[in-house]
Amino acid sequence: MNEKKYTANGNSFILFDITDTSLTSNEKKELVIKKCQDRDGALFVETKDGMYFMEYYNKDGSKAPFCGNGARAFLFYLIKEKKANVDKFLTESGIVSGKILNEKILIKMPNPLVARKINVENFSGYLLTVGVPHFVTFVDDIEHIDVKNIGKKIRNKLDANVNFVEKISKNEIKVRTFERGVEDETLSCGSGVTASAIVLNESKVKVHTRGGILHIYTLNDGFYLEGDVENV
Ligand SMILES: N[C@@H](CCC[C@H](N)C(=O)O)C(=O)O
Repeated sequence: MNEKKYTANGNSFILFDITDTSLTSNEKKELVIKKCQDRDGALFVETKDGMYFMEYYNKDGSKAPFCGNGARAFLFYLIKEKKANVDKFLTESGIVSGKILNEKILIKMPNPLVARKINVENFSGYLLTVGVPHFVTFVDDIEHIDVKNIGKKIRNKLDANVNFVEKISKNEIKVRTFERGVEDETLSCGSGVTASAIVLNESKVKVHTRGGILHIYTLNDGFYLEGDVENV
């Protein structure tokens, strides 16, 4: 079983290539809890219906149907390590297409499910799903938000990831995310910054996260997430 460590704009993963073996769900969960203490989650490389299949676990052993930064790391592994000539793979949120362009990894994100406006813990925002559920709320001074404690309260009420967003300009934002299943703030969250850009509703959005800069592009067929991946 090949094991690799990746970070994608600071979102940290261990990848387990189990295409030459098989593990039960419990065995995967135990492996994740044991090996992911200093990571945000784990990516399992499998094959299904003639395609590579990405199964995602958060560090606490909970499964999630999608991970945007993880999907970028997964595609990086397929192309750079497995030397697979692929531009798409399967996830529990459907087929994900993508490519490596100028050392950046670009993927098409799952189509969002309807956003609804809600108020929770005195924060007004939108609840929408981009592979996984996200609450997005705009704030004035993001660096002074108690992401860990307020994020935890909102996460528990909604069973969703929580994104605090500060608008810098028409199409530039800062995002800080409390991630479900990590149960803490992460340096970036791909589906979270995509959900935030969808709420901003601009065609090209530059997103500053603590883990670096990500871009989200809105094209005719959907939303594309672009950023770095490193072998660390
Ligand atoms: N960091 C991921 C999101 C991973 C899943 C999330 N923690 C959940 O359980 O919903 C991303 O980059 O999208």
